[in-house]
Amino acid sequence: MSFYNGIKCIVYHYDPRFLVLQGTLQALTMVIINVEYFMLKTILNKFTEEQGELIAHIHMHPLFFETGLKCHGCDICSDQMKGPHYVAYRCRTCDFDLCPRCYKQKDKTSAKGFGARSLRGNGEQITTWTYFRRIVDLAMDFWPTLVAALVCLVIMQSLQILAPKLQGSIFDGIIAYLQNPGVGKDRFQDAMATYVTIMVLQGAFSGLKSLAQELVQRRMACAVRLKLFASVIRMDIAFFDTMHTGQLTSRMTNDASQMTQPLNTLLNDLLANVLLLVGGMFMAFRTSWKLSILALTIVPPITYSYRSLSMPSGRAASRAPSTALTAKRTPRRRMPSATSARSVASPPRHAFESNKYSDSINTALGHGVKNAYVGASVTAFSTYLNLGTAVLILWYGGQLVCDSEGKIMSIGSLITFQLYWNMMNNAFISLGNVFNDLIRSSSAAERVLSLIDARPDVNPDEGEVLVRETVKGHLKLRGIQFRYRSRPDSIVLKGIDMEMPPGTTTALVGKSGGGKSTLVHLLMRFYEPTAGEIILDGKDTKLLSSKSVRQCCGFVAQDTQLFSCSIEENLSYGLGRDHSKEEVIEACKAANAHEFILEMEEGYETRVGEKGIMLSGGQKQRLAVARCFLRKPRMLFLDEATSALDAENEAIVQGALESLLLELNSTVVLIAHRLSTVINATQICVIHKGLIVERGTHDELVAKGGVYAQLVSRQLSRDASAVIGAKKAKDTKNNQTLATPMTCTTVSDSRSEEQSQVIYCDPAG
Ligand SMILES: Nc1ncnc2c1ncn2[C@@H]1O[C@H](COP(=O)(O)OP(=O)(O)OP(=O)(O)O)[C@@H](O)[C@H]1O
Repeated sequence: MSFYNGIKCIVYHYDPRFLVLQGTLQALTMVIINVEYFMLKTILNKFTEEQGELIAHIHMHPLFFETGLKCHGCDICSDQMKGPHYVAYRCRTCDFDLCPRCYKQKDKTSAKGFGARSLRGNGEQITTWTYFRRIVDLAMDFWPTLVAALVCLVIMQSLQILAPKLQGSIFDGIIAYLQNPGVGKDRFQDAMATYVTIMVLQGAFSGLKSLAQELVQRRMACAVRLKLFASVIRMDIAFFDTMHTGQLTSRMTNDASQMTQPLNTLLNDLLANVLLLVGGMFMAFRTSWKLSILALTIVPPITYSYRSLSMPSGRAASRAPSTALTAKRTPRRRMPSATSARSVASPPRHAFESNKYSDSINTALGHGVKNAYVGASVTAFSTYLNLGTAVLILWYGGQLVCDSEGKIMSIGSLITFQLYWNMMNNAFISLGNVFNDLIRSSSAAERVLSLIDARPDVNPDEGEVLVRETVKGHLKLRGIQFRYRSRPDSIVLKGIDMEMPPGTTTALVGKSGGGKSTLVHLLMRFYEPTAGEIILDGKDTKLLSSKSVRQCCGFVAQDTQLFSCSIEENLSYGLGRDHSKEEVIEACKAANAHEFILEMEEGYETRVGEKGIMLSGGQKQRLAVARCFLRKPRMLFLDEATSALDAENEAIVQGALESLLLELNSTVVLIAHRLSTVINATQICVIHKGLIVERGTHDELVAKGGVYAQLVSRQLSRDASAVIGAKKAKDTKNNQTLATPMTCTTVSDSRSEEQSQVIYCDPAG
């Protein structure tokens, strides 16, 4: 049909009286053919395209089951695809993969908390266009610069549209000069002068537009990063359980800059090319309407052939970036850090790690080579198609020039037309990629904006604010149940009831994995209980601001985390008030840390390295205890606080902690496997598989002869001297210690038959 129209355009004898009508009808036929082609193609695509599965809470585009995705990593759990066929669910729009294991979990009731964690947003429905609109909204914050960029763009493109016309005039001037030097010279020089002026202006506006656009993009990226960081920093611990540091870094860096791309695409690709296409077509029709119709009749066949050929290459290319990305990610995962380098070196795994990396690199290279071959074929084909069109235009245009002896069409006009055709052709090809580019960058925007919109389960600023000085620290737990979002199948706490009056010490003991640390995390409000209530001074902690609750707490964890800064900065981190150097020194003396700090060359200014790598485990724990001395908390949680200390230091720090507790009258919850540290506690709770299976004082529990007694006798035989020594210390201290009367009010304990199954609890796990 299209070719027929082209031939008709060439051979039809146009009556000069009805030239406008006949020309318009001819042009209309061409438009209808093009519209018909695109509509038919859209309908066919709609009915024949493969339907993917849309799992909205995981990814915004449909996912397709694909095989052979070697070296691709799951975007939820970050694991690499395994198995003989490397199967995964893949998004064909953007670079997103979902491993079969994560796919299986998609329907769990906890799905909204799945993988990339609930990311509870503001309730707005998330679509590509939502994100696109929000990016435009973001850009509008810098609207004066944006408007300047737009104005420069319009001027720049208008000048570019004028250029072929002037180039044609220059050639016509040269030809006229050859025929009549007097007239031709002026024409040539005028055209030349205008052309040079236009080029100079175009260069200037192009620079201005580029500057304005770059400024908007950089400011946008900064604004996005600031918002992103503010959002991430206030997320709760549950969020970080499932979010990898690599993912967060990638969002802060790559995604944040990539999400500003739609602006680039909008200005440089969409708007710029639409202007060129419309302006070029107008000028081409002005130059020669017949040649324009002829040239446009071959657009549909060219587009169809190009699309059908580039489809397989597009599919192959869509797999390659992920592989390349994996190859980029792999060194990040495999590159040894200060701590992991030791794991790699012992036992020696250098060859294994190198092989893993070379595997990723080779797979990426394989995809790259395949793409290069397919891409080259498509390029060659499209070049031939373009050259064919150019030949047709030159052939028919040349005929017009020769037949009319330059009256219907001059040589300059033919050159002008050829240049307009090239302009339109390039604009048309660029526009074809605009939509894909927008979708691709909107995927990056989706990742970033979903994180910006994310709301923590426990909003630190929500709820009643506690005044530290008025907090007594009376804690009550009622029917506490809990399971981690990242492991929804296993219930960690199955119904815990207990009471911890102010100034008492509650020790949690029991087998490893029983849920002791989890219970402390709930008390610190790192997580919200799945069921039950935590009452602080008669108020449900759900109604209190978690930030203010935490400000009243001191916490010494099993693995002390220090920041890569000086010892003093680490100690005063998050103190929230001014402090003197003397205060810090006093705290360190009390925690038995002062001496080892002074032994270091720079004393309190010593930098401790990433995660405190330059300090021993015991030194880190003493610093953590010193932090508590400095903070003087109302509630103190000690999770194996002295496990990394030797017996001598442990006794000293333990003594220091006791005097601190005496001074502050804080409520203490301590977890310990070494029973010598718990015998002085007001109450001891034995936790097994998420339940309290025994509770009482040391003497009561030993007399009972149950699980705790077994723990003691086992440990006594292993470390008899430590326990006896501590007991003696208790006796000599008389009433000076924190042994307040046993205040444990045994509240109904949701025990199960598991209790009766507890035969032996190994304190060391
Ligand atoms: N962040 C987490 N995400 C998922 N599961 C977790 C997480 N932290 C702990 N668990 C699981 O919860 C259970 C209880 O762990 P918890 O650390 O509370 O035990 P514990 O009694 O303190 O053990 P230990 O004495 O060894 O420290 C374990 O099965 C553990 O695997």
